[in-house]
Amino acid sequence: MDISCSQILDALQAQIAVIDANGAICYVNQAWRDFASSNGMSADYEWEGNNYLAACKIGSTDEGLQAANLIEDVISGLRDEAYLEYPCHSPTMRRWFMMHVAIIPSTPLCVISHHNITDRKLIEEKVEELSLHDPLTGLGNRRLFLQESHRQWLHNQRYHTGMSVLMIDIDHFKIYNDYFGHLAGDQCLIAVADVIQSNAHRPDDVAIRFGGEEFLLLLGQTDAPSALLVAEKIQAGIMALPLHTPANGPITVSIGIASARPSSLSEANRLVDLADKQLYLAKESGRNCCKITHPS
Ligand SMILES: Nc1nc2c(ncn2[C@@H]2O[C@H](COP(=O)(O)OP(=O)(O)OP(=O)(O)O)[C@@H](O)[C@H]2O)c(=O)[nH]1
Repeated sequence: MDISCSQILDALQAQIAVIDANGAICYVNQAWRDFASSNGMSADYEWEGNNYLAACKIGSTDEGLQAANLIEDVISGLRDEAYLEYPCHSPTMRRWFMMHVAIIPSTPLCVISHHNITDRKLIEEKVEELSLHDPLTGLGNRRLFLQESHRQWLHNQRYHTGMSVLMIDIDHFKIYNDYFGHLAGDQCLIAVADVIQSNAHRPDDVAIRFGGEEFLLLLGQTDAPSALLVAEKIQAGIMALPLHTPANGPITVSIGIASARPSSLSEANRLVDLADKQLYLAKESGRNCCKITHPS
């Protein structure tokens, strides 16, 4: 069979370039040319002779500098090969690539290939999204709460600001569920979750389904009076839902609120314990009310 190496390389999907020990391009395959022309380069652009290392360093982006460092490591023999995953979004499309760098044995040349890994990245994003959210209501789940509360706790420690947690529980939900059935119960949970979510306006506000008919609202950089205002709006919003209890009254919630600065508590989870205690007091006081604590 009489086929050349470049015929084989031109048949591959990966964009491939061969560079010399100084980073100068000696060869690019057809996929490389096609990708470049789909990004606005002329189809007959002369790639050979251009310095790829210098191109990576232009603009001093993190990915560009990382790529240049890895290529230099392979050229100098510090590594046998190197991989780098990096985003390369166009104005119309999100996409990611993986760069692979290796020395061509018995030569001073290095082969660089770029593989499109967008499908895998999108699936990873989806899996991450599913693992952090409640499938019924779409709110965040406990895992997201742990992640976010920890992140915000560190932020508040750094900037000496406070944060609040609202623990929200539907009153007599068991009676509702038993009377109207589980499916209607699910619709009620979705409607309540929507009200809570619609009151989470700021970037640091995170609405969570904590379990069953219990919800958490994490309010970053929010003091006790502001948290109480949000809680009252949620109560009013839920009472205004076009749903009613078996006794023909509005759906109500009890809310426990805890508000603190990280300097006064050891960890974010303590805020949840405190909100839980306030929720218990709200239930004890006859339900459909808020109780608040803000240790100094
Ligand atoms: N439909 C539905 N019901 C749920 C879900 N998760 C938990 N529940 C129900 O929520 C009810 C919670 O009951 P309880 O813990 O006794 O609370 P409650 O009846 O609201 O009473 P108080 O909180 O004291 O006002 C139980 O009947 C659970 O079966 C769910 O995903 N869907």
